[in-house]
Amino acid sequence: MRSPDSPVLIIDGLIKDVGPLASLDGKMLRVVGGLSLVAERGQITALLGANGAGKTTTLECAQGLQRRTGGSISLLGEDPDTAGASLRARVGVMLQDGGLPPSARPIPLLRHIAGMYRNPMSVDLLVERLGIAQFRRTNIRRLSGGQKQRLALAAALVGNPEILFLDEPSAGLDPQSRQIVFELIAELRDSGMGIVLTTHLMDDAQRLADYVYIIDGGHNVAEGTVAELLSSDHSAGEEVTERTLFFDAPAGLDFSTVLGAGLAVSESRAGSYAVTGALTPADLAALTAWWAARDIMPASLRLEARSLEDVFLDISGRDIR
Ligand SMILES: Nc1ncnc2c1ncn2[C@@H]1O[C@H](COP(=O)(O)OP(=O)(O)OP(=O)(O)O)[C@@H](O)[C@H]1O
Repeated sequence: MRSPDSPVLIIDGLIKDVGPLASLDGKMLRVVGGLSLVAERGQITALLGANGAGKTTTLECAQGLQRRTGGSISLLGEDPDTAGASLRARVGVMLQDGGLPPSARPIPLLRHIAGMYRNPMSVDLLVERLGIAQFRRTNIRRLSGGQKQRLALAAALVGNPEILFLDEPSAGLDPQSRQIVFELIAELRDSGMGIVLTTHLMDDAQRLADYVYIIDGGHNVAEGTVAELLSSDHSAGEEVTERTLFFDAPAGLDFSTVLGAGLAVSESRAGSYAVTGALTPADLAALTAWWAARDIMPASLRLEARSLEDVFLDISGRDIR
């Protein structure tokens, strides 16, 4: 459920045409066709879509970096196409390519940006949290992709924005940096910041997002919390019942008779089992009782429902864009 008070961003029926394009005999191309979304304070809202779905265009229209063709946008209560500098000071933007001056060094750059704001965040704190001290003496042009990404996040945050836009926040990050960045993003959300991110990575959305909009071809195709999206079967429009139980135990066990009908049992490698189908609590109880009677302790045990990736592929199709 969305909280009703003061969204940081409301997009209603956004339309964006680009062109005229020579490749279309001088016609315009509609890249966003009536997209709507609401992002709340204290929440992470994800726009999830395949390459070319219209995520970046939508966010750039929301930030006033591209002029929309139609629809309405309210960013912190103002229209980004007509708002003045006072709105920009309340908005943090981390772009995919960073947009940072190549000959600057990280910490002086952050101090310079902080100096432009009335109520900046502590540069020292951002430097510490994002591990920027490790590359403080390196010019921006020589930073690695992941270092640039962390610095771009610090630059987006230093003005202490009310809304933070992140375009593919984990692009180029190694697992440690990704963890650091995700922890910071979650903390900022908890402190009340509204965060809007784009991603084509299901894993990012699944780990971070409070609310997800799946977009395709410049349109909304599904929305909900991750749990809501996972609990409905978009190919059939029904509640999901299919699950898989994975476990490792001694090889060659035959427990098929203790399970309900319609469940598929496989042993992909010796001792590595998967039971797939409409598993019930009674099936789990029967199986664990069967193990207990034989003193079998599985080496591992995992129950999986559908992943967000399954939902996404069901909705947007499996063809590459
Ligand atoms: N100025 C333009 N001229 C021609 N096509 C454009 C223009 N701007 C956007 N497009 C097209 O509009 C579509 C949406 O682009 P957009 O960058 O918003 O997608 P995206 O969802 O952010 O994709 P990605 O995940 O690859 O970054 C793409 O097919 C893109 O090629």
